[in-house]
Amino acid sequence: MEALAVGSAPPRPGLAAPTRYSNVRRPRTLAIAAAGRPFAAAHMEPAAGDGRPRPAPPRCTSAEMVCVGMVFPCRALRWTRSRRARSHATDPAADAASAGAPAEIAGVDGIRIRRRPVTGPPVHYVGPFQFRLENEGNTPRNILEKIVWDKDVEMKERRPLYMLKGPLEAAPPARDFVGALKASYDRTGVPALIAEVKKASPSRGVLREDFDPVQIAQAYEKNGAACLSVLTDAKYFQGSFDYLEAIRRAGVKCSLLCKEFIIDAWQLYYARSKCADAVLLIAAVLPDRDIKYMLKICKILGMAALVEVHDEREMDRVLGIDGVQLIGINNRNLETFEVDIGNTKKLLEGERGQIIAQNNIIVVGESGLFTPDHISFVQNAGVKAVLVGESLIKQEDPGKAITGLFGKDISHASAA
Ligand SMILES: O=P(O)(O)OC[C@@H](O)[C@@H](O)c1c[nH]c2ccccc12
Repeated sequence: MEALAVGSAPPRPGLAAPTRYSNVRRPRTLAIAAAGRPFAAAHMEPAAGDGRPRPAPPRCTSAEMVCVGMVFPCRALRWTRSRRARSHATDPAADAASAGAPAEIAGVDGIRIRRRPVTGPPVHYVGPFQFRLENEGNTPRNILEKIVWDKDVEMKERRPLYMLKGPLEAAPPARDFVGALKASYDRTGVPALIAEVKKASPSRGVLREDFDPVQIAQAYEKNGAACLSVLTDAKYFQGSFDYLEAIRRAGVKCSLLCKEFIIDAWQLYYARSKCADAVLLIAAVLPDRDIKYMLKICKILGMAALVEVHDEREMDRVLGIDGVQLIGINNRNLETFEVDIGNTKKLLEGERGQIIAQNNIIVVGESGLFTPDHISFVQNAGVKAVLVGESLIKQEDPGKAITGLFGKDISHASAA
């Protein structure tokens, strides 16, 4: 029988003294807390050679308590493992397992966003109580990770791939997204506009109450947008794949980017079946091998891929992948939501800019662009296209807002 010792937390006024449990049947871990004020917590490993239980590296960040079928979510201690404990770990798999985290979910292959662990939070029993312990390994660390984990769950409800055959065949042929950007840049001499059809976002909430995707798309097209980006994620952006289809079927000619969190090749086929001409591949989410594989599928389907990067490391990874024609530099940190348009400049300086020019890659400046000065700033940094949502969609007339954004009417502008 495993012993469980309940660690002593520093005394806190108004809280009961820690309860001491012993001889409890199955528990190896216990963390109980009330309203963010932990009063007793310990995480013990089975007895070592000397017969005495040794404390496990504590990694618990929060816990959920289940009592006779009821669940009480509660926050618990935030512990981080000491560097010393990390450097002493000899077997990473065993180390991760001891902390309740499957080894493979750690960020690997240069991706910062981990995949959802298949097991979910482990359940622990203490007498009549059942605890679901959330720890670093089974809790999303930031909003992007949360979105991606939810997407993974959403994927489980998808139709089998073969059922997309009919809709894929019925979809109108894909349009040339990259060609449209180039043509617009050549014609106007300013970065080609990818105008975004987005109702809401996790960082800004609802951007536009009266939201008619088709009307907005038509207004963007009329006022000089080269391409459109359509949010399809429902949970966090109130988007829909049906918007893509509705916009195309309404006769809008601009090429359409499916703005989705792509984690699985199935989504590429689905996007195409819903009339997408291009998709977004986020380097923070996808390992290089997935990007390469998805690029091949995009090519077969006739779609372009906008590969999005946030920092130098991701840029270097993507520059090492053959066949990338479009790179988006997101000025918004998707983990913290902070926007800094200087990011575009930073990532295009020096050798990186040269490689991009040599390979004829089109760079898209993404997020946080509100004024003609912002557009000039990213153009001077080297972008040939911009992706703009908020500053257009929030205006009463999103179409007319394009003229304000560029400081001129780009619908008839010529480079001369
Ligand atoms: O609304 P903004 O700040 O103009 O940003 C548009 C676009 O760049 C942003 O929506 C975006 C860029 N990359 C993404 C990835 C997922 C969802 C959204 C995005």
